[in-house]
Amino acid sequence: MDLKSNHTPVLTDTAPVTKSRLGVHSSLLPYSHSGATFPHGMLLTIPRKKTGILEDVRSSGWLDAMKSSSPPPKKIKDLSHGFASSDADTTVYFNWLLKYPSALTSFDQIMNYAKGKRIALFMDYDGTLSPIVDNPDCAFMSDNMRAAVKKVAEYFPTAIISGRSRDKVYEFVGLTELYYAGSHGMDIIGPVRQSASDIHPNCIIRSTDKQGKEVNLFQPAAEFLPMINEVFKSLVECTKDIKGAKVEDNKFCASVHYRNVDEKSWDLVGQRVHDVLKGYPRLRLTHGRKVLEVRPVINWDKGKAVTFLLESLGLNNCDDVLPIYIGDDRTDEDAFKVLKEGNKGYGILVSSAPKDSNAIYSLRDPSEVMEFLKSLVLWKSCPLKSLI
Ligand SMILES: O=P(O)(O)OC[C@H]1O[C@H](O[C@H]2O[C@H](CO)[C@@H](O)[C@H](O)[C@H]2O)[C@H](O)[C@@H](O)[C@@H]1O
Repeated sequence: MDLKSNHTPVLTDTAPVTKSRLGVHSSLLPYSHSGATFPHGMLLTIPRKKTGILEDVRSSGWLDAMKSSSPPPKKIKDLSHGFASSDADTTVYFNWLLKYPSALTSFDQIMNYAKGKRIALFMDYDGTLSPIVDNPDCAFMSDNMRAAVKKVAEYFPTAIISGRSRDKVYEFVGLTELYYAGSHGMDIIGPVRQSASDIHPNCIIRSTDKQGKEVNLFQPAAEFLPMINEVFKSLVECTKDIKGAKVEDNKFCASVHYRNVDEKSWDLVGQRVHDVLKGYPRLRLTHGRKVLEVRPVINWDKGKAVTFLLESLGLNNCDDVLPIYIGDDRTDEDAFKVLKEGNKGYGILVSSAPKDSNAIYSLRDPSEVMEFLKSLVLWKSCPLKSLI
């Protein structure tokens, strides 16, 4: 990892999402793309959108990227209740489901592949375990969701990998049964394992968690902390006159929210953030859902965090392990990609709007995520089912 050189603020543009899913081991792919049938003539084309994670926000397209970063949720009618063929959005959504089948309707298929394997579960927080809300400080998880996550963590090694600071996401979730990675994977508390320390000798320190248990603390961007703190203050200062703008301290990232800013002022938000970043060539900018995220230029992302956690859990490169990653955000694409490219496991995209993804399956919203978690528990806790 090269922390010394003077990179430009935006590193690379990741390759666009692979056109086909032929790279995935056929046994990992859904047998059929959907159990549903569609009336003749309903196959519409979904416009391909670039889902590069590290988009070049210096280009003239950054305002467009800000605008498209979180389309308003669409109300999709449920198949079981029928849907009107004139409803173009619904039609496009169901066509999209052919490519990214629902993890609920494909549950038996997924479990068929999971037979004899140990599932490891990774989840994003915002938009996956809690619904997207206007105020980031109020993205609370429901008690039912908390119970479902707690239960699933009793049966499977489970981790949350969030863009939030690790402390903040722990505050929201409040469960000690899980592993937590904050700052898009740049701040991980994982189990103690020598091999992880051997691979990343300079980034791991032995520590104790809130329960006094010995853990490995992995912070590959530790040396950026003073710089990020400085930038955080500048961002707060330079956006304070923009009504609705909010800067969130995510420890190794600073996030500038514009969800509550009048759309006419979005370019102003973008401009101010870019101006600050000009002085920091070792920081870069990425887009989230109505949020601009400033982070260190290091070769680390949620995909690498998944690999790190699998390694720490002694589950990496094991044929009998099936990692499942559930997430809704662009940053989750890195994790989907790692699972897909290594034929390792399944990415499940949480989205009610069609979009291109490296995930294999989809779920519509956090309530479907909860249903999926409950199904996992039922599958595991029902011995008869596990024997089949
Ligand atoms: O990786 P995640 O756990 O999904 O975190 C990504 C960002 O999520 C939060 O922002 C998003 O959710 C907010 C609450 O629903 C919403 O108000 C905001 O518009 C979304 O962008 C969080 O506040 C960010 O710091 C995270 O980076």
